[in-house]
Amino acid sequence: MPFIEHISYSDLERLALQRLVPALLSHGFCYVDGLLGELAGSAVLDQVVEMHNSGQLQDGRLAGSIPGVSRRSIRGDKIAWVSGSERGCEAISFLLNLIDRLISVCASRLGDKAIQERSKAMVACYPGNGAGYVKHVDNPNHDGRHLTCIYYLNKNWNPKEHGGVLRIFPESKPYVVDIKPLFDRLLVFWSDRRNPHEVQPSYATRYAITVWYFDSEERAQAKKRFRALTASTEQKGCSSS
Ligand SMILES: O=C(O)CCC(=O)Nc1cc2ccccc2cn1
Ligand SMILES: [Mn+2]
Repeated sequence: MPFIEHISYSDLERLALQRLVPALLSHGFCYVDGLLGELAGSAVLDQVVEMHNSGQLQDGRLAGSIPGVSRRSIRGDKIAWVSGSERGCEAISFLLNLIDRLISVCASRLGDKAIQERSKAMVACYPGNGAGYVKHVDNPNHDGRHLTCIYYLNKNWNPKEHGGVLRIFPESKPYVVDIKPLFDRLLVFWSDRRNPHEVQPSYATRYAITVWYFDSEERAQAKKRFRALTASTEQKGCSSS
């Protein structure tokens, strides 16, 4: 499916350098509207809706279960992890390629962190039953995630009626930031404790695609800690059995 190359490289570079980098360095977050344009944006939306309708989205998992507290009361999203190479994900792959190019232009200007890799894309749907996502930090303990990029897909979204606002509580700032999950909007923010955030209860189906870009050094350290942790628990397991 040939897409119109909605945004040229120079547009992308300008967007990164004149909008994203200054905003991230001064406020810690930035959103951009009209990233793909109506045609390509709608192609991404159609593919996400198809994933939802064909039952590919499953309940989002929690790190640990809390007795007596339902998972849904903490995070009510249904998710699927995609690399973009799956059949029916061509438009999603186009989006991910564009975000990759955008972030790679920013990367060298965002301070000393080397950003070379990212997570798979998390396709998420809040089904509109009042579920949301309680206030949290994406990366509270140095797991390597450096930048959170969320692409929203919701046409005619009216927060007064539909809720579903992403509220960011920028650390040590006296204000909060309310972001509407509007169609063809890309939001980028630091994944660490600078940006606690919540998804307020959603009363209409709310789609988004998230990717996390890793700080290579922090990611390598986190993997090393994880390997050491699993090795030690295996040893304990053997000794206690
Ligand atoms: O949809 C939005 O506006 C943001 C939702 C959101 O914060 N999702 C989310 C989803 C996560 C999934 C796994 C691990 C950490 C996670 C952190 N945040
Ligand atoms: Mn989050």
